[in-house]
Amino acid sequence: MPHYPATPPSLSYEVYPPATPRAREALNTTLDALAATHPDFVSVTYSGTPERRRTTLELIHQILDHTRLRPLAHLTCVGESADTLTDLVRHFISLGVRGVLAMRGDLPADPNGERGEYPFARYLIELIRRVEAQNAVALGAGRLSIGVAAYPVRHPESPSFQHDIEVLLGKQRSGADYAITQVYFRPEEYTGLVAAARTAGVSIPIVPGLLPVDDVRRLERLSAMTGVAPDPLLAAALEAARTESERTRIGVDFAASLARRALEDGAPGVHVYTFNKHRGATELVERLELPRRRADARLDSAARVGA
Ligand SMILES: NC(=O)C1=CN([C@@H]2O[C@H](COP(=O)(O)OP(=O)(O)OC[C@H]3O[C@@H](n4cnc5c(N)ncnc54)[C@H](O)[C@@H]3O)[C@@H](O)[C@H]2O)C=CC1
Ligand SMILES: Nc1nc(=O)c2c([nH]1)NC[C@@H]1CN(c3ccc(C(=O)N[C@@H](CCC(=O)O)C(=O)O)cc3)CN21
Repeated sequence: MPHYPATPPSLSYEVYPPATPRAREALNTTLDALAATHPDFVSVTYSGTPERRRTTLELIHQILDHTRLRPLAHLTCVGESADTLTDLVRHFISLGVRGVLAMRGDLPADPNGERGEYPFARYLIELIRRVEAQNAVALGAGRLSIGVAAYPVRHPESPSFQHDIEVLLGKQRSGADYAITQVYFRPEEYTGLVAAARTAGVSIPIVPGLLPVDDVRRLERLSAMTGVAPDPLLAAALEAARTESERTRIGVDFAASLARRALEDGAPGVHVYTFNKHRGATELVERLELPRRRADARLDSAARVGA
């Protein structure tokens, strides 16, 4: 038996659709730099407004047509009809997308805004599995993998951390394959989430979502959006830093320490929130010295066959 290396920890990045032509140019450079680290996939965020949806689809097209990266499509159900969601999943399948991150999505700012037919992510997962079953032949070379969100810090709308765990278990029962965590700033929050989830019967992998943040304003905006309070020492260090490279180093140091602790505690890999900037993300990955990626293994064996 030849020796095959074990699967290394997963590595993935998150990008969002660029809002301007200039941002689109910059994102090309970012995607090249991310591709050089051979991630397993790059996830593309989604929001349901028609304009944002179009830009999400454009970015997925671009990744498929112009890079060797595998895109993972975020999909949110808030404000959407079951028909629209079904069409979108079919469209993803026809494009060759095989990974979906299924979420409810952020509630509309307007409390009277349209909430759609599906109030929780669970129903979206079930819809995706139904569409998948209807397309079994088209998916003959690879089914859909469904990721979901998990919360190391209680979700702002949730009555308790334990309720979040029950919701995660419900997502697993509905067909989720793995979870990616919301941002968090204390290593014990990830470890606590995994421990509580395992006790409750959640067996799917839970990947830590990491943020090499280099901008205190971004940290504050994200905190307002997610309800996760920023780490005060991190915020103060970013505030006091005088140069951009110093800020990058601070963010990378912080995220690397969270990532190392998570990996030591058994995390299956890392997911990096890039905010479309590659420097912090690639420095973080270099720092972690993850074992070599599968794409390298493929190139190596191709070289051997040719030898
Ligand atoms: N990478 C990304 O884009 C990430 C996005 N998010 C965002 O997180 C937000 C929530 O999405 P999901 O976690 O998918 O939503 P979800 O449907 O799992 O939960 C949303 C809220 O509803 C509650 N809930 C769920 N099921 C319930 C039930 N059966 N009965 C009562 N309450 C229930 C939950 O406790 C939570 O407070 C979205 O805004 C999503 O966009 C979160 C993490 C990462
Ligand atoms: N509640 C919640 N919703 C999310 O969408 C979300 C999370 N949490 N947690 C992790 C990531 C972070 N995400 C984000 C956060 C902010 C933007 C955002 O502000 N985008 C702006 C441009 C940002 C900028 O360039 O400054 C946009 O116009 O899309 C996008 C995705 C997606 N994810």
